[in-house]
Amino acid sequence: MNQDVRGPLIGCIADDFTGATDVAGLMRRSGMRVVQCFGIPANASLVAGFDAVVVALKSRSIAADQACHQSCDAARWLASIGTERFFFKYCSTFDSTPDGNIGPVAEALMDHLNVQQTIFCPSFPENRRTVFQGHLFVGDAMLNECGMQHHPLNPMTDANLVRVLAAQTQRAVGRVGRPVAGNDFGATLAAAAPMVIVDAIDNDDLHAIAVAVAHHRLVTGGSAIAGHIADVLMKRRSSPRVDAGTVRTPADATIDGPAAVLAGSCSTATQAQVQDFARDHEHLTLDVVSACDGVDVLGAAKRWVDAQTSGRPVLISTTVDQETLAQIQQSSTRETAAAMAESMLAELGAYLVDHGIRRLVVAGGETSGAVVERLGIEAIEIGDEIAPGVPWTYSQGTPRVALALKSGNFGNATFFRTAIDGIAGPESA
Ligand SMILES: Nc1ncnc2c1ncn2[C@@H]1O[C@H](COP(=O)(O)OP(=O)(O)O)[C@@H](O)[C@H]1O
Ligand SMILES: O=C(O)[C@@H](O)C(=O)COP(=O)(O)O
Repeated sequence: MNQDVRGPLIGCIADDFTGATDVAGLMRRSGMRVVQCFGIPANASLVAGFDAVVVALKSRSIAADQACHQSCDAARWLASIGTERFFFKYCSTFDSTPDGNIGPVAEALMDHLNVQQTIFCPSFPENRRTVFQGHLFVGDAMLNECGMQHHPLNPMTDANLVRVLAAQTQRAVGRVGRPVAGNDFGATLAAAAPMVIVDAIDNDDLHAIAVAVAHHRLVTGGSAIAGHIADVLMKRRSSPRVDAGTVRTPADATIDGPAAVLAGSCSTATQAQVQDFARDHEHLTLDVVSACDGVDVLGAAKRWVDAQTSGRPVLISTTVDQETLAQIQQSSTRETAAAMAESMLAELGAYLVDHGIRRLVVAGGETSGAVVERLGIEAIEIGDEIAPGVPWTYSQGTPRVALALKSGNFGNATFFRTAIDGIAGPESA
C-alpha cells in the first residue's frame, strides 16, 4: 500500500525525551509535520495526520531487558498505525553502559522487525559529533576525553564504537568508512557485518548514507542521519496524503506567558548556560546532598518560588561541576542522588506550571523525562528549532505549555536567553 496514504513516513523510537525532541526537530527541517509522544499514547488520534511519529522512552539507563521490551512495544504500536520504516534514536555521544542499551535494543528491534543488518550512525556534525575510523569525536576531542567520561549516569570511557558496541551485542559488529564519490555505498554496506558502525564527518557523508538506507526497515543513529533520511523520504514521496481531514499544518501556534528554566544536567554546556543566565536572573541551586539527608529542600524551594514576584524568568538548578558531582556521588550513591535531583526538579516543574508558568525550558535528558512525566503530558507537537537539536514544542491536551527540552550538551552559553527571547521578546541582557 502507498506509504503516504497510510501511516507516517517514518516512526522513531528514542531512548530519552530530549533525544526524541532532537530527532523530531531535525526531521521537521525537511518539512515533515512531526509529533512526539511520551511512551505509547492511550489516544492514537493524537498522532493522526503527522508525517513522522516519535515515541520517546526513558530507556537509556534502565535494565537492558526492560529497554528491549519497551522498544519492541513501541515498534509494535508504530506498526499498528501503519509505520513501515523505523528509526532507533540514541545519543550522538553513544551514551550507554557496558551492558547496553544501544546494542541490546538494536538487536531486539532487528529480531522483532525481521531485519538482517542495520547501521549505527551517531554522527551529528552540526553539533561537532563525528565518527572517523570507527572512533567518535566531540569537536577535536575523543569521546572519552570530551567530558563524557564523567557523565553522572553513562560515563563514556572508550571512543572506539566497534569495541563499545561489540561488548553489548551477540551479533558481529563491523565498520565502513565514509561514502566515497563514485563508489556504490549501498553495495559496501551490504557486504558488511550485521551491525555496522558508519563513519561520517560531515553532512555530505550523511546525505550519501541516507540515500543508501532511506528504504531500510530499520536504521539506528543520532538525529542528524534521521534528518537526512526525512529529506530523502519527503523528496521521494509520490503523492499527497489522502487523509485530508487529519492533515496537519506545521505547528504555528506558540504559547506565550511567564517562563522558567529548570536545569538538571551537569554537562559542560549546561554549566555554562546556568552561569550565563544566573548573571541577571533569580537563581536557586537545590542542595541534593541535604535533600538526600532528609532536609526539606523542596519545601524551601517552593517558598522561594512563592517569593518571586517580579514576573521575570527564574532558574532552578541542581547543576554542579564535575568535582562537586564526584563528591556528591561519594556521599550518596549515584542513583540516589540522581533520583533526588530529578524528583525535586519535576515537582518544582509542576509547582511552577500550577502557579502560572507557561513556557518551561528544561536542561537534561533524564531531567526532562522526569518533568514531563510529572506534568502528565502525553504528546507534543514540534515547532521551530531554538538551536540545532532543540525545538520549541507545544503540549497537546493539558496542561497547555510550551516546552524546550534540551539535551545537556546542546546549545551555546546564551541558550536559555535565546530560548526565552525566541518567544517572549526582549528578555536578554
Ligand atoms: N547535584 C547533583 N548530584 C547528583 N546527581 C545530579 C545532580 N544534578 C543532576 N544530577 C543527575 O544527573 C543526571 C543528568 O542527566 P540528564 O538530565 O540526562 O542530563 P544530560 O542531558 O546532561 O545527560 C540526572 O539523573 C540528574 O538527576
Ligand atoms: O543525540 C544527542 O546528542 C541528543 O539527542 C541526546 O540524546 C543527548 O542526551 P542527553 O544529553 O542525555 O539529553
